[in-house]
Amino acid sequence: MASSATTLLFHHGSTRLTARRRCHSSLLRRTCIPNPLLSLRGPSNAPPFGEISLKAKPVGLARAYVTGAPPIVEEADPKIESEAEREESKDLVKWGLVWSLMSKHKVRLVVCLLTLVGCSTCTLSMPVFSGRFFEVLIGVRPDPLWQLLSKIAVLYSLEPIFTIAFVTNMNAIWESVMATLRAQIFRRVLIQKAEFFDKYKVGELTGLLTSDLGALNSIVNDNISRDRGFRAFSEVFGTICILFTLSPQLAPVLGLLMLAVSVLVAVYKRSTVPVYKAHGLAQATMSDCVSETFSAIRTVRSFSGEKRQMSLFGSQILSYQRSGLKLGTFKSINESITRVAVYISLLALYALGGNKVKTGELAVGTVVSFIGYTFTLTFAVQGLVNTFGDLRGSFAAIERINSILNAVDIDESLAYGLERDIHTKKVQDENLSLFLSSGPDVNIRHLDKYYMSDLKSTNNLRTLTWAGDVCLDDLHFAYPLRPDVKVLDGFSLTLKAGTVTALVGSSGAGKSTIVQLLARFYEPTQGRITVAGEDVRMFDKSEWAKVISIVNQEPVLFSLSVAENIAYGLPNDHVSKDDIIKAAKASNAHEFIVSLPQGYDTLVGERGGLLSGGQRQRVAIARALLKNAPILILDEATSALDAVSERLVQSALNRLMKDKTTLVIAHRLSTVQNAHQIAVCADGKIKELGTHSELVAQNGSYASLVGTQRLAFE
Ligand SMILES: Nc1ncnc2c1ncn2[C@@H]1O[C@H](COP(=O)(O)OP(=O)(O)OP(=O)(O)O)[C@@H](O)[C@H]1O
Repeated sequence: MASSATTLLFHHGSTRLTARRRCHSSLLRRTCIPNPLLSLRGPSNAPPFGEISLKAKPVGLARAYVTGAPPIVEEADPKIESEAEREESKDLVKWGLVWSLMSKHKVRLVVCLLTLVGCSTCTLSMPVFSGRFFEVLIGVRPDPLWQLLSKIAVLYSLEPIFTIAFVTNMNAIWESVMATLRAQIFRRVLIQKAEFFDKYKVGELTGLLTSDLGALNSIVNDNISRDRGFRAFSEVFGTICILFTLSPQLAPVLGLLMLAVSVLVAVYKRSTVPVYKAHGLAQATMSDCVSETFSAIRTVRSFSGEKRQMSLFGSQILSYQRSGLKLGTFKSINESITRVAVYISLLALYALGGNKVKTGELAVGTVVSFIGYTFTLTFAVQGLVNTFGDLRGSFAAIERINSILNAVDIDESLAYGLERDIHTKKVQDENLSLFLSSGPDVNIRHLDKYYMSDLKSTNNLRTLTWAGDVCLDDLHFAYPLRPDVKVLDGFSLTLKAGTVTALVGSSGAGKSTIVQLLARFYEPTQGRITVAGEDVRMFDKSEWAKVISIVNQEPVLFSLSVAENIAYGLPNDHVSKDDIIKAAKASNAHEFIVSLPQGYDTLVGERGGLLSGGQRQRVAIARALLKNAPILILDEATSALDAVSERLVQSALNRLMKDKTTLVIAHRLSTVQNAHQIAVCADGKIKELGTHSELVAQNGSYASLVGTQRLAFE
């Protein structure tokens, strides 16, 4: 087997991956096509940091770079990394990563450290000066009062300055870390395989980026204030040291007592967190009920459901009230319990310290200082306990983020195309820099460089798809979440270039599944899809997406203007207003668009809800026209429309279909009679194939379907 090997060094951000690119004649079935992706190579003498070693397995078949079909390549499988390495690198959010992102701000970190020491020193010195102040007042200390007061004034001025510098810098570091994490999590979700989105609800995924990341965000934001986090820690540590320096006899007894009381109080306060949470939950339940009621107000009205909704909301108000009352009790106990801690400590101090002052073992100033430290220690210990609680919450949030993102593998083919796109786009789009400025661990887990480097040149993909037939070759498929239900079982069909193929069949026969496979949202478990004889898996997914357009029954528009929705047909290009209008005219949408209040700048609302079904469909067709993809899929595109809208949409579709390789899925057989070929799908395979008249003449299931629909119509 003829093979050539080159070493591919792929370097972006701080990740450098090395992969060996081989070009096998058996793989490409022709001379090796120079891969434009190789232009991403770094210098060949780059140091080996971060290299992924490739070990060729002695025997076995190569995996395709996507899961699914039997290997299309009969060659040794080069192993990119061991299973242990794979497992090890699965988590997206790791403390090592957080630290590596933080360490990018070295100067700020040093400033934070110095200012933390500065403000803690000021705070901890205050009680000492209070002690001296009293000693000056009672004449034990000979220093002039003004001298002492000016020292205290300096201390009082420095503390807030240090605090501002500490909080500002810490905040800047953390916000930058959070921005990168947010961007990386968003990207990681975006490149998951389709089954990931089958598995998780949108709410859960939104929660990752809002509440879970919020918990991580608050660990620093809520803990940089006085009495929390690092400051609390340094104050506890510093106070204990000072107490021992001031009075080695008094410090162990008092220090231990204060610590014990403060910890107990803090732990008690922490134990009331569930009550606060329950109250928050009751509030969330109420707001869910409100939003559901008002968003479904027409359904509520049509069923006279107002009384039921009122009763439901009433029960929620009452439970919110109950939890509010409980919370009030706990709040009042919480308020006074800290004072109890301080009072117990003070009493102990007065008793022990007072005795020692009387016997002359201790100076009055020292006891006064001790009083100040009693407050400092009590609040600092409680702050520390709260910080530990926040840390626990953050650990749980990180675990949730990682467990969701690790549940399904990323779609490597998609990830690769996106990664390449981000790198080529970075010069133009500053917003993408967030997705680049990742630490070594943030980057996509495993871009399978070996397989990816064998992806075909995408330059000829458009040419191939304009001219070549699309073949669905012996496809077998079960949805990943229902592996036991075989949806396709040896499905074979050829979509001839530039012609229209209609796919009909009973509900649940697998027609939309074919669309999903053609769009490469899922990969067949067996069999392959080819275009002009080339397996589509030889092209990366983002390029494939550019050659295929789907118009379905419920087109989804973004909550942007009409013009922006049409321009989404070419999301990465600058689209001129003229091109948008041209597409809108060709899709019979121009007239209704100009009659809208702001014409092309009118916002279409959430999911296009401010437009009618037929208008939405025509905007979607304009979007597809602009995209001008050679392969077109119409999945029940006109089935939800009335006769007038259907006529308008159909004539727009006829323009869109011109010269395209089109697959039409329709229940209404009248809409597919003129197709070049009609395929009848049943039990996961094609049962009949031919033109309308041929199939009617066959008198098989198509003919009976036609008969049934005619009867229903009559
Ligand atoms: N994401 C999914 N996960 C699991 N099973 C699915 C999924 N989508 C569809 N199915 C199942 O796959 C089978 C085929 O569904 P498909 O949507 O392809 O049928 P269809 O022929 O397009 O039906 P219809 O004409 O009613 O739209 C059905 O049994 C359906 O329940």
